[in-house]
This record gives sequence, C-alpha cells and structure tokens, in this order.
Amino acid sequence: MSIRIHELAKRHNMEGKDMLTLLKELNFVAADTKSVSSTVSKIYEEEFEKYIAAKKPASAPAPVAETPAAAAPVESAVADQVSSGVAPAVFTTKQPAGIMVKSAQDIVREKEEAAAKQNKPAPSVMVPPVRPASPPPRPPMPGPTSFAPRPAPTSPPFVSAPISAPKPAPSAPAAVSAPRPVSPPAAVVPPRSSAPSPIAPPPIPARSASPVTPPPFPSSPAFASAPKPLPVSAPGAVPAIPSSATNAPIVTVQGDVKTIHLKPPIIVRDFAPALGLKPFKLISELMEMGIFASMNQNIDETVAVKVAEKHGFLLEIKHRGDASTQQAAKEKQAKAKANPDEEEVKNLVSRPPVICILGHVDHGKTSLLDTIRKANVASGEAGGITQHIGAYQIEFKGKKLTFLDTPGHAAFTKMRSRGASVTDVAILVVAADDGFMPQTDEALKIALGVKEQQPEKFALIVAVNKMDVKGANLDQVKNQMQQRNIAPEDWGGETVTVPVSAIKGTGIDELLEMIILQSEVLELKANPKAEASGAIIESQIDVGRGPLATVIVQRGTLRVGDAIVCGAQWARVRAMFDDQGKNLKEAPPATPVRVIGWSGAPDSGASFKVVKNARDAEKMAEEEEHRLKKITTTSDAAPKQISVESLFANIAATQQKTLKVILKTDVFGSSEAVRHVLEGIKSTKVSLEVVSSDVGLVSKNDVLMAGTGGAIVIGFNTKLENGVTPLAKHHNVRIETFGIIYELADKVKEMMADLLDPDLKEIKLGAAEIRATFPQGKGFVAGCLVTEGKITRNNSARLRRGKEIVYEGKISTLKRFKDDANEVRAGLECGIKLDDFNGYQTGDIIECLEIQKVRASL
Ligand SMILES: Nc1nc2c(ncn2[C@@H]2O[C@H](COP(=O)(O)OP(=O)(O)OP(=O)(O)O)[C@@H](O)[C@H]2O)c(=O)[nH]1
Repeated sequence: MSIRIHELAKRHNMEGKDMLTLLKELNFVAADTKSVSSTVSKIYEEEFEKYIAAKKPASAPAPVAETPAAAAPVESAVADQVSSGVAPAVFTTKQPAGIMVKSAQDIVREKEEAAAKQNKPAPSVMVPPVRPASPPPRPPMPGPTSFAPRPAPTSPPFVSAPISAPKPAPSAPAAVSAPRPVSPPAAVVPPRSSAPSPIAPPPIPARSASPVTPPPFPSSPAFASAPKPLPVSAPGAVPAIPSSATNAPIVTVQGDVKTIHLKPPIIVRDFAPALGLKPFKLISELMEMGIFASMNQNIDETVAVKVAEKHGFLLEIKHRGDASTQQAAKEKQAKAKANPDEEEVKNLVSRPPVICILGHVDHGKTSLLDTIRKANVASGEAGGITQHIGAYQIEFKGKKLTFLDTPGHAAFTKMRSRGASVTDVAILVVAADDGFMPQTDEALKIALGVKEQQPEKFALIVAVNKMDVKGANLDQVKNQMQQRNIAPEDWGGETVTVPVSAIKGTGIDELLEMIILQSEVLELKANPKAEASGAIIESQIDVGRGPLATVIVQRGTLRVGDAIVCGAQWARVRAMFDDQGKNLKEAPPATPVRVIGWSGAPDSGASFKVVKNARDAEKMAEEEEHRLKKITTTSDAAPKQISVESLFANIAATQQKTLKVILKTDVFGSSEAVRHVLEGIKSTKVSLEVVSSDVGLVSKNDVLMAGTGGAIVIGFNTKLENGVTPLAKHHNVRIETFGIIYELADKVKEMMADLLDPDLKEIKLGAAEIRATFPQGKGFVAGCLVTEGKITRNNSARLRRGKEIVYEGKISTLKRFKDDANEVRAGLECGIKLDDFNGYQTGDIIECLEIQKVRASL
C-alpha cells in the first residue's frame, strides 16, 4: 500500500508542498513530481520514517514511525531553501524538541566520513530502493552541497532491471532514443549496486506481479533498438533543413550521426523531406511495410523510427509535456511573473477552481455532476443527452468548487473546448466497462491542449465511473491511460485516477478531495478588487427576461449596475442569479452567474469585461458591430448579412438540388452545435444551405422568409410563436422541431434525399426461351416456354441473345394458345410480343422485369 504525499505531510504536521519538496530532496519521489496527491510507496514511506527517526537523538522517547500521532512537527523551511538554491538544512526553523539541526552538507559529510571509515564507497544519505516504475527525468540537485542524487534509474517501466553503472546523461530527454533520461552521474555517490545503503530496504518485487501487466509504452521496441542518444540542440549541431513552421522537423548533424527532431503528429508530407525523400517515395516505402498513408496522414511513431533508422537517422520525438517543453513554458511564466503589476499581486487571493467534466456519451458525466450536486439534472434531459453548458457551484469541506457541465455528444465539441479553456481542472470521465472511446480521446486531446498551454495552471483527473457495473475493469482503463501517456499515479505516472460510481455515490468524496488538492497545488488566485472580466459560458434569449448569459467571472468582482461589453453586445447588469436562482449583488472570481440586462445574446466562449459606464459599453459594442459589418460586406462571409433574396437567387443559379434551412435554437451554443452537425452531412447530389440561424422562438417572420425562399424551418429545443402554425400551413412551409440532435440529423438527411429523383431498382420476375417464331400480321410473335418464375403482361422485358442484349422494352402481347393472358408461369408455353420488335430467333431468352422506385441515397 502506498501513501499520498499530503497524507504523509499531515502525519508530520507539514504542509503538503513542503513535504513534496523534502521527499524530492531525499529522492523518495521523482524530481518532477508536482502533485501532493502523488503517492509514496510503502518502502519509501518506511524509509522516510526511519530517516525521521534517525534524525532524533538516541534518547528520543519514541521513534516517529511507530507513533505518528506523537511525531514532532517538522517545519518546512527546506522548500524555500531548496528553491532559492541554498543548501537545505533539514528542520531548521522552529526546531522541535528532540530533533537535531543538521544541514544537508553535514549529513553528506557525516555519511562520507562513515563510509570512508569502513573503507568502502560512501553511500548516499538516503539511498532508496529501485522505484517500481522508472521515474521521469530528474534534474540535478540544487547546488553542490545539497543531498546527493540517487543514481539514475534506468529500468524501463514496470521492469525491475538491475541497476548498472551510470550512463552518460543526455542534455535533454530524447523521446525516441532515451525515454528515460538519466541524471548526470553523481560524483559523490557511486552506483547503488556497488554501494548498498545500510538502510536500503529490500528490492521491490517486479511490477509484473500486478494482476494486469501493463504493456510497454507504444514505441518502446523502437527505443530499444535505437542507437545511442544524441543530445538535443548539441553545440555544433547543424540545422540541415531549416524550417519556418514551428512543427516542421529539424535535422541536426553531429559527427556522422544525423538526428531528426520533431513533434507529433508525424505527417508524411513533413517527414519525407527531413529524410531527404520525396513524399511519394516515403508513401511507397510505407506501402512496402504494409502501411497505407497519404501525404497528409500521420504515421505511427514506431513506424517513423524504423523508417528513420533505415535512412540512417535517429528520430527524436518531442512529446507534449516533455521536460524541455515544460521548461520552456515555465520560463515563459517566470518571465511573465518577472514584471507583475504590483498592485495586482498585492490583491491576489485564493479563488475556487473551475472544473469541467469531459468524456464519452453516456459514460456518466451528468450523473456524476448530479451526484455531486445532489440534484437530479440527468432525468430532465431530452434523450438523456446533456445539451447545454451549465455552470454550478458547490461547497465541499468548506471549499467552493465551480463545475461546468459540458455535453458529451460529438456535435458539441466546440462548446466543450470552450468549456475546457476557462477551466482549471478537467475531470475525464471514463466508464469502467467501456474504457476509452472516441470521444474520450477527443476530450483528452482538448484537455492536454489546455495543459500544454498552461502546464502549471491546469490539472487533469481521471474519474473511472460505473465501478459498480458487472464488466467494470479498472486495470483495463489504467492500461489505456498508460498507452496514452497519462499513466495513473499507482502505475508510476502522474495522473490522479479515482474510481467512482456516480449511481452508488462511491468514490465521490475522494474525487472532490483530489480536486481540492490539485487546486491547492495550482495555487489558483485572482484579484477580486479588479474590474471584472471573464467568459460567457452560455447565452440565450428568454421570452420574459430578454437576452441572458451565464458567465464565469475570472478576474475581479462583477456587481449589479456594472456596465459590461462582450463583442458587439453590451449590458448594464440589471440582475444576477446563481445556479440556485438566488439573486446576487456581486460575483467574486470563479463564480458562475446568470446575467440579465444584455442588448443581445453574446457569443458563448467570448470574453467580457467591465467598462466605465453604460455609454462606453454601448459605444464599444456599436464599434465592434460596425467593424464586423465592414468585414462581412467586404468578404461577403456571413449568410446573416446577405439579403435573403440574393442568397436564394444564388442558390437557384446552381443546378444542384439544395435543402434550404432556416434554423432556430434556444441558445447560441445549440445553434453552433446544430450547424456543426448539418455541415457534417456530406452529399454530392444535394447540398444543404443554412439560410439563417438565430436563437428564440420560431416566428412568423421565419415562416415568411421560408415561404419566399422555399426553405424549411428547423427548431431545436425551441417552440413556435402563436399563430405560426396556420401561417406555415397557408404558405406551405414545413416546420420541424427537435429536442435530440441526432434525430434532427437523421430527419434532415431524409429530407435531403427526398429532393432527389428516386433510384430505379430492377427485379427479375421470370424468363422464357424462344422455341419458335410465328408470323402475325406484318410482324412476328415469339413462341416461348417459360423456364423460370413468371412472365406478366405490360411489364418491362429484355431480350438476350447469348450474352448480348438485343432489345429492351415492354411485353405488349402475352397469349396462352389463342387467348390473351395476364401472366404465364414456369413450365407453360406462351406467345410473347415485345412492342414492335420482330427480330426474334430461336434460343433467345426473354426476361420479364419489374422496375421499382426507391428513395435515392445521398
Ligand atoms: N451502473 C451505473 N450506471 C451509471 C453510472 N453513472 C451513470 N450511469 C448510467 O449511465 C447512463 C448515462 O449517464 P449520463 O450521466 O446521462 O451520461 P453522460 O455522460 O452525461 O451522457 P451524455 O449527456 O449523453 O453525454 C445513465 O443511464 C446513467 O444512469 C454508474 O456509476 N453506474
């Protein structure tokens, strides 16, 4: 059993962050561990307790490990000292009784002296055992006098490989050739294998003992076969292929080793020139390997490594979140921090985290939020699909948490990504029985995108839901997480993973605790004294209250009476409500509120800010509207700005059949989502034109517009104004309303197909063989034997001579002996005449066909 860092901190009356720093210093956790919710293995925990006990004089009444409750408080000056580069002195401030004050230098020196006495290499002060999973890269310790670093862990994930002599360290982690970069060799500390620490615990059993053995990282075979790593950006490296695009591969040459540095995705078009190949050549090489990729497709990393090797290149793939990327982001942030607005910094206070819940359809996002809120949101939804971004605030253990409820359907990707961009913590819900599904991956991509932009300000938590169902398989989900480079903490990764059941309510408190912990690590702060600004989560036009918008205040405090502007819309805040419908006078940072008083519905995802007064707000909104109009008229972009007549004239000018749609939705987010779905309907035969799209009720004006242009009206999550139905009947306008987006999509496809001429389907009813020909009037009649099915009069027919089709027409005469017949069945003889055709020959086959009309497909 492992213990979380914050729990260990609590045991020793320490701040979580300070404990984290201390554990890093002791090399009991990986140097890049960020979260206090990360775990410390049982062995390290015991080592830590031994360490604490060892710090006490022999007379100490009871060792800390045995009586954690009675443990002397350990203060946290280490953290500051370490970060400031000063050699850390352990437990220096407010030194508790019974604990000696020792600096790191003292400890190292003592150990070295002790080792020297025993005539063997000095052991590390705290030489921990081999970690179960290979930890991420460890930077050198701060300053020469700090604790000696552990020898570099070199084992691949989950393999307790024997520790060998320290490897030469690459200057930066190389994703391809060195997935686990090593620390610089420690001068003071010899390899652990040759210098077992007297207090070193027994080796940890190999990870393969786990019930489900996690597979190696996807590209590990390539890692294994790759030649020795090259330092990234090594001095003297020659950029052979300069590139203007930041993502384009760069080739460096050092001696006779050529390395291609690139970031995924590895696109054929970009990768080929780096190899010195034409793209088509690379495509054909890939084909030889059984891989079919086009110019613009990306190829698997393992494949890319093989191809690169074949052409004498090393491949260094720089993944998101690689140390260097993070370093760059950190440097950027540090730079930004270097010139802060002093006033702003002075006024910063902690704010609640904004959390979004992402995941695949039906994996339980709404149920989870519902359980968290203890209110039943899911049951009120049409078709069980969340369709709007809602924002709610809850309180857990005295801390406020703001949740955004983002919809799960693919159509809402856009809304969802907007939701993710204002959030601090993303909870990726994965159903324990289904595992990762396409939309889970899509959501993960969005979340990782946000994390890449602001690594220090965003956390990802995976909630494995539906743990109560029969097929629940937590290990499978963890396995999938590892394959996606977001390995869970207990598998040696960093991603906080909480198994829950939204229905049974299990694991929810732990999830909330994890959110709070992660938020503490993120140190979320905002200045409530500033003028408010934030983002629009959702907007709509309410019949009674006019345009209203759910907003999240990100900075400052929004107050009733404030003048705000958002794009071409402005508001004087008339009233604000929280998610319980309570009237609020002011909304501090991270509060979601519904604001009334807008000039129109602002776009969801757009930013708003408070301005001096309503006059300024109105003026700014007008200017923005003017600017937008100008863009529209010059680029003739938005359909809304074009006159309906001219638009319809343009459409009529084309020969292609077009389904014209006037769209009305309840909120802007929905209209975007519906448009997204409609744009996704592809057909070469019928095009779809959204003539206009707006929010609100379906109005008489919509009907008149549709009548003029031959459009249909589609309402989504909205109703019809009074008098619309008779008017639509009068003008023969079709109105369809929907509450579920995929039903809307299916119906629109049907309506598009209805515009097409039906396809003709031929069904063979029977066949007859011509046995003789008889003269009749000026022509001939074929004397036949029906050989299969039946021959019916007036149906279509085809005359075949061998493989050749000689005639196609209708059976105009069908006789049985001398009588007319309507149909003649197999085994009987009959006389057949096809229209005016007379060229029958014995042995010809007459096929009788029925032609059916079927709805054309798109
Ligand atoms: N057994 C079980 N069923 C669950 C659990 N969580 C959710 N469900 C069920 O899974 C179904 C989908 O749940 P929702 O909460 O609507 O899922 P969602 O991810 O919000 O779905 P969308 O809004 O459609 O994206 C419902 O029938 C829930 O009752 C759980 O923990 N255990």
